[in-house]
Amino acid sequence: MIEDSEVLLEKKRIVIKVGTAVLTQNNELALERLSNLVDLISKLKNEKKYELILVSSGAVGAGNTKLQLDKTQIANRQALAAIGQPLLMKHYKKRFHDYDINCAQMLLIENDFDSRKRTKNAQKVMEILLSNNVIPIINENDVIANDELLFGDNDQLAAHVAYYFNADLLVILSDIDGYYDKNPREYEDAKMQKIVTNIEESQLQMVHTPNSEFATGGIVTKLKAANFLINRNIPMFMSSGFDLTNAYDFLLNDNHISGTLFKSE
Ligand SMILES: Nc1ncnc2c1ncn2[C@@H]1O[C@H](COP(=O)(O)OP(=O)(O)O)[C@@H](O)[C@H]1O
Ligand SMILES: N[C@@H](CCC(=O)OP(=O)(O)O)C(=O)O
Repeated sequence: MIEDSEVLLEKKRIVIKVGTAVLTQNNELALERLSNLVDLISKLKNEKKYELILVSSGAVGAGNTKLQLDKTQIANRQALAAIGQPLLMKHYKKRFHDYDINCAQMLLIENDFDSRKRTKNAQKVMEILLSNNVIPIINENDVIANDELLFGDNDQLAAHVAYYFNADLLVILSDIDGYYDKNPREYEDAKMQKIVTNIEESQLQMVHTPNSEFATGGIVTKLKAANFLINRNIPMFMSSGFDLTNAYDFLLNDNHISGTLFKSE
């Protein structure tokens, strides 16, 4: 418990990542969930004075609500992302406007962080946005990120974002309320792991098992993200994006009741 609160006290700049399954439902955007997420971010900003960066998936899923294309073709998925991304932004803008908060779009790919120059450019922009109370909303630049759409994912992008933009914490809001010792959808006796300090190499090699049609990640990409951050001494908290109670407890009330905290020993 003491160790947890040390992490909680340190957090100042927080990256929140939300997955496709949370933002879509029955081929519609899940606008109530998107609204609840904006409420959480705005409260953290206004009440805790934290700096918030949102990494939002959901572009392909949002595009699919407008146009039916063969999704086995990568280019079609990219086209759906191009349709869906501005739709997502429209709703974020509208909801943040209710709090008098501006938001901004940043489309990045993991490779951008391989170039010092690109990273520096993005860092400069990030600092300007945050110091002007803007919420940056990041997604993969899907139309050019061919590999990313196939093999990559926003969990690892979010981990890179947390590291390169000097965040104190990454929060992953998922379709599951934490990390279990085995897949809870297959095993009834799966147990939630409240604190994880070490990830085995074999866990990083498991097959991807996303739980929704448009998601690319699954638990493995979350473990990879956590592993990347543990090695860089940045904690990662994972909890439900459907029910934000545990995220509120952890982030707003500094109380780790449930959800998984990945951190260095
Ligand atoms: N050990 C595990 N703990 C939690 N979830 C697991 C585990 N193993 C497999 N999963 C699966 O991973 C899913 C989360 O990944 P994903 O569907 O990609 O989420 P998101 O859309 O939030 O990124 C869970 O819903 C579950 O089906
Ligand atoms: N850039 C894609 C990301 C898809 C994705 O990674 O989804 P998820 O595994 O739910 O985070 C999109 O916005 O649809």
